[in-house]
Amino acid sequence: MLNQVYRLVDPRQFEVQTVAEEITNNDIIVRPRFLSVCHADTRYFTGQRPQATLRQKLPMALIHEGVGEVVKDPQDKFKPGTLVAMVPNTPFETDPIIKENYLPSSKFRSSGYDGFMQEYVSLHRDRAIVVPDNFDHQMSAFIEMVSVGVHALTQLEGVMDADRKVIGIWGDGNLGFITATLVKQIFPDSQLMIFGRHQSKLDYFSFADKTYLVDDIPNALKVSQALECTGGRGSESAIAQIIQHIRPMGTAILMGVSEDPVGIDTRSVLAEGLTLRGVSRSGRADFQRAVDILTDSPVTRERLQNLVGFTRKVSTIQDITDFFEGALTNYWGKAVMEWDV
Ligand SMILES: NC(=O)C1=CN([C@@H]2O[C@H](COP(=O)(O)OP(=O)(O)OC[C@H]3O[C@@H](n4cnc5c(N)ncnc54)[C@H](OP(=O)(O)O)[C@@H]3O)[C@@H](O)[C@H]2O)C=CC1
Ligand SMILES: O=C(CO)[C@H](O)[C@H](O)COP(=O)(O)O
Ligand SMILES: [Zn+2]
Repeated sequence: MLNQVYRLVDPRQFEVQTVAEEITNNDIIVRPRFLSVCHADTRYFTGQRPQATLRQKLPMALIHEGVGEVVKDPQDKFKPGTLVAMVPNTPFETDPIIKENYLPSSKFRSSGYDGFMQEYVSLHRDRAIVVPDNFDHQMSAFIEMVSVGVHALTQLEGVMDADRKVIGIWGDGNLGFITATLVKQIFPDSQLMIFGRHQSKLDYFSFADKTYLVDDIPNALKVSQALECTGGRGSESAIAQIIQHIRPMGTAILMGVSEDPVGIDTRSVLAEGLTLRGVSRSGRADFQRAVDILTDSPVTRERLQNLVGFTRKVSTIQDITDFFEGALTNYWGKAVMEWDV
C-alpha cells in the first residue's frame, strides 16, 4: 500500500511523505478521524527534546492519541466503518513479568516510530479497540490518555497498602483531570483531593472532595496514596510535597515527564518507607478497561467531554501547523483535531 504520512521533519515543520507499506493478513487498515495532542507531541513540535533525540527520531509522524474508522480487514472481522481506538504501543514479544509498555523491544508511535498523522494507519488487529456508538468522538480521541490513567491506578491497586482513605492527585491539567475522574470509579469510597497551581483549573474538578492550591496546603493534611501528574520542573516540587503530605508506607505513582532529572528527598522516602512507582504509557488491557469504565459510567464520559478544549478540522499542512500552534496557547483541556486530509 502507498500511504501519505504527515511527518515532522524539523521543529514546527511538517512534510507529507509517500511511504510503501506491506500489509499482512494480521493487519487492519484504519482511516484516522479524530486525533488528540499529548505533551510529548508538543515537545517534538517545539523542539524541546535534546538535539540528539530530535536527530534520532525525526522525521516522524506525531500523535499517539486517536480514533479512526476501519477501512479494510483482510479477515473480515472488523466491519468497514467501525470506530476504533488505536493502541500506539506495538509489542513484538510477550513476557511473563514485564508489561508490553515497558518492553524495550516494543515500538511506541510518535516516539521514534510514525504516529497517527497518516492518510491510513496499518495496525496489528489486536491494536484496535472498538468504541461504542454512543461515545462522543472528540472525547474518544483521547482514550489513550484515559488508558494511561487506568494503567496508573491499576498499578496503584497492585502496589499500595490497605489504606484507601484519601487519594491525592498533584497536577490540575489534563492528566490530573482524567486520573481524578477514574479515581471516582476505581476507588469510589476514597476521598479525592486535588493539588494544583491554578484556582480556575481546580474549579473544573467539581466532583473532587477537596481541592487545594499548592501554596496553601494545611501543614497537618495527609493523603494515603498519591499520584503525580505535573511534569517538567513542576515534578520536583510536586514530589517534594507528596513526600511531605503522604502517610508513612504510602505509594506515590509518578507520571509527569521531565526533560531534566529532578531532585528527590530520598532520606524522607527511606525514613517513611515510601514506594515511588514510575508509570509510562499503557497496553491493550488498559485500553479495554478504559473503554469498559466509560461504557459503564455515563457520568465519567460527561466529565471527560468537558475536557475537550480546542478543536478544529485540518485538511492541509498549514492547517496542521496552525492547529499545533493553537494547542500550545490553549489554557484548559485537550486539543482535538478532526483529521480530514
Ligand atoms: N506517564 C505517561 O504515560 C504520561 C505522561 N504525561 C505527562 O504528564 C505531564 C502532565 O500532562 P498534562 O496533564 O497533559 O499537562 P498539563 O499542562 O495539562 O497539566 C499539568 C498541570 O500541572 C500543574 N503543575 C505544575 N507543577 C505543579 C505542582 N508542583 N503541583 C501541582 N500542579 C502543578 C501545571 O501548572 P503550570 O502550567 O502553571 O505549570 C498544569 O496546570 C506531562 O509531563 C506529560 O508529558 C502525559 C501523558 C501520559
Ligand atoms: O505521553 C506518553 C504516553 O501517552 C508518554 O509520556 C510518551 O510516550 C513519552 O514519550 P517520549 O519519550 O517520546 O517523550
Ligand atoms: Zn501521551
